[in-house]
Amino acid sequence: MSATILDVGHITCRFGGLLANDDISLSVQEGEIVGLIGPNGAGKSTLFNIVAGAVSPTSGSVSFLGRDVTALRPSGRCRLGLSRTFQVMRSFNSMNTLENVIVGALACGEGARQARRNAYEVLDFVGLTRRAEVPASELTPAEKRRLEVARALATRPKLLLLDEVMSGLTPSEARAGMDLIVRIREAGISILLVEHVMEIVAPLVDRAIVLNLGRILTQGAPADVLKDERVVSAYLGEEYHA
Ligand SMILES: Nc1ncnc2c1ncn2[C@@H]1O[C@H](COP(=O)(O)OP(=O)(O)OP(=O)(O)O)[C@@H](O)[C@H]1O
Repeated sequence: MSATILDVGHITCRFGGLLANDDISLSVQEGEIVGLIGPNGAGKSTLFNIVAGAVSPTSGSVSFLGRDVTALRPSGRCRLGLSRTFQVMRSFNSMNTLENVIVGALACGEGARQARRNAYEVLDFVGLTRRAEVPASELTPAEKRRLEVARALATRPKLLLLDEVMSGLTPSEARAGMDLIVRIREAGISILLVEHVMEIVAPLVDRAIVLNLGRILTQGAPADVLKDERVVSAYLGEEYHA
């Protein structure tokens, strides 16, 4: 049986009077791809940011590899092997593609020479080698998404948090993105992803967790979740049902 890599325990997050996350508990096992889905405002981004360390919960805990990281900053979590992408690309536009990935490698404490070697390997892995010298600002939207993933991979994560890396891509770009995610898992990295598009989540994830109104509505194998009447009415809508 695989070990638990991430354990989220009874997370509650209030923004003033608004309950964005209401007593959420979930776990990710080593080697798993888990998808966090749900309608707008369900609390996905809040939970994602709490796991990454960007938002502090009102109460509850986050454990990574058996260690309580609730009070640890994002940089500290990153050094332990918990890395994230951003929905809006955070890359440095004045730097080229390679340099952006080197920044990721340096962030996890590698020396300059090792960081450069690591960055070349990661660029090869995500298929951006021939764009290494191009300024990040000149990459296509799909390439920018790959660069975001590359920067996170350069920190040598054990668990990768992917924030809507597929949104806005063409169907063929999305298929290539899905292939990349599968290869990341094959490389031994567990994945927790937030996505809106069910067509992307369903074939990719081992387990889908559906949030609604700040709580877990249901979770399970995508095929079972898609059949769940509560998911259809809260999220997918009658159109999907038909
Ligand atoms: N920093 C904040 N301050 C105040 N309210 C917030 C903050 N962040 C999120 N919220 C509110 O918390 C609720 C949950 O938002 P969240 O962004 O987590 O949902 P989501 O499922 O990610 O939605 P979307 O799919 O639209 O991104 C929303 O009502 C949102 O307006």
